[in-house]
Amino acid sequence: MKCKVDKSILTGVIACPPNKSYSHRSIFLASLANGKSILRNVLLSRDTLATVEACRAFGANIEINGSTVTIQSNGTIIPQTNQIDASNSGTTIRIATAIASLSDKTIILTGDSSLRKRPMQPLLDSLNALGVSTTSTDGKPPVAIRGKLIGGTTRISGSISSQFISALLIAGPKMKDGLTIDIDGDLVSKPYLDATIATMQKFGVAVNVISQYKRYHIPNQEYKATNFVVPSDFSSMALLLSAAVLVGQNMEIDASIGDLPQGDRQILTYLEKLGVKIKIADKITIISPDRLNGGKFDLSNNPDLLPPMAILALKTAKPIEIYNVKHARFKETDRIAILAKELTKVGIRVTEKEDGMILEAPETLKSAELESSEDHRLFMAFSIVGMVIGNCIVTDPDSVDVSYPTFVEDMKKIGANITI
Ligand SMILES: O=C(O)C1=C[C@@H](OP(=O)(O)O)[C@@H](O)[C@H](O)C1
Ligand SMILES: C=C(OP(=O)(O)O)C(=O)O
Repeated sequence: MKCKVDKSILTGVIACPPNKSYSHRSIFLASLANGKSILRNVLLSRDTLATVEACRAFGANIEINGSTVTIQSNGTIIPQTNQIDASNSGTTIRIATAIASLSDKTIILTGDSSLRKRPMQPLLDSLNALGVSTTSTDGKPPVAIRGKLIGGTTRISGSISSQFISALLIAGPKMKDGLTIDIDGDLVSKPYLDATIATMQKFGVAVNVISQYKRYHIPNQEYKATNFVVPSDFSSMALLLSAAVLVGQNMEIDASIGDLPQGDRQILTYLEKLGVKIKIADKITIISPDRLNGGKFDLSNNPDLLPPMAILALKTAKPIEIYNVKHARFKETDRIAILAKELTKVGIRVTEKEDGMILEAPETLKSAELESSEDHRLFMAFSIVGMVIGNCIVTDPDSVDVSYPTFVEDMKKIGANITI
């Protein structure tokens, strides 16, 4: 499927959707707790619904009413099926793989064609070292897991995805002997571990940080059922902020930020460095200069900011250099390669690097067909490019339901010219 995007000016209020990472985490943790948890303002998207189904497969009783999710569980993994389909969601398959290892039944975890290309080997090696038997195709899904994890000490590489470590942390308290995790090398996407630990604390368990981002110990403990409110999502907000910078006119973002850690909150600092003024009051508003400053941006901690940062090159006076984000190549797509190829089509001068890219201001902009390759964040970023240039085609609007199901509808309400 494709859509046509024409020049647009965005005016008025748009609501930022709930956070995807905290939605996943609270659904998993409520399913591991003994009792009834009520989760509010949950993102119900393709990815988080895959987590709901995975948790139902582990035996949790889950009811959805609007954006409220009620979860009743006795905290034990009682597999209802031997196959879990994580759809397009890396977070789901990584965390569900560690949870599946808590049972002594064989469970097969798989996903769609994009997920079947994503790395799992570091997590499988780390589970093997704890006595779990695993099989996979070249270290990628489908993976077959047979536990049962009782704990101990394991090592894991931190250079590909923090989700492997989040998965081990979350399963840790359910292990009879507790778990010690040693992280090898530099950890990517560090703030997501903070998000995992913060959510675990809300569900009543403690993680001993022996050396931050290097060594953790999780004693055997019970998760406690609780009520949890999911905050707004800074990764989605980053796309809205980029849209506001590029095509906004009195555009306002309605968000409930809360105080849980979110690495992608850094978008505020990055925009300020580019010359954008941001006001956070009842709503979030921005004042953008005619041309952005450019600058160098280390996205090691915030790989999901790559698409919204890259499209800001449309309005930059000096180059925008993005580095330290090689792990963006292991997402739903190789986001570095696709952004480089597609943004070149509209006239941006892009130098692709192994760990990022340099984007130089275009002299003239051209309409183009932009292929988002069924990657939700690329679809949203390319639609915003279309709103700047006009007369663009953007492929795969269906992908957007992975993280922001109402994106097209909400953007149209504030002036986006998108025709599906
Ligand atoms: O744990 C999470 O919720 C996520 C961690 C990050 O992945 P990596 O740790 O693989 O970089 C991020 O890109 C992803 O969208 C969500
Ligand atoms: C990479 C992403 O998510 P996941 O790893 O959960 O598929 C994302 O939402 O951009």
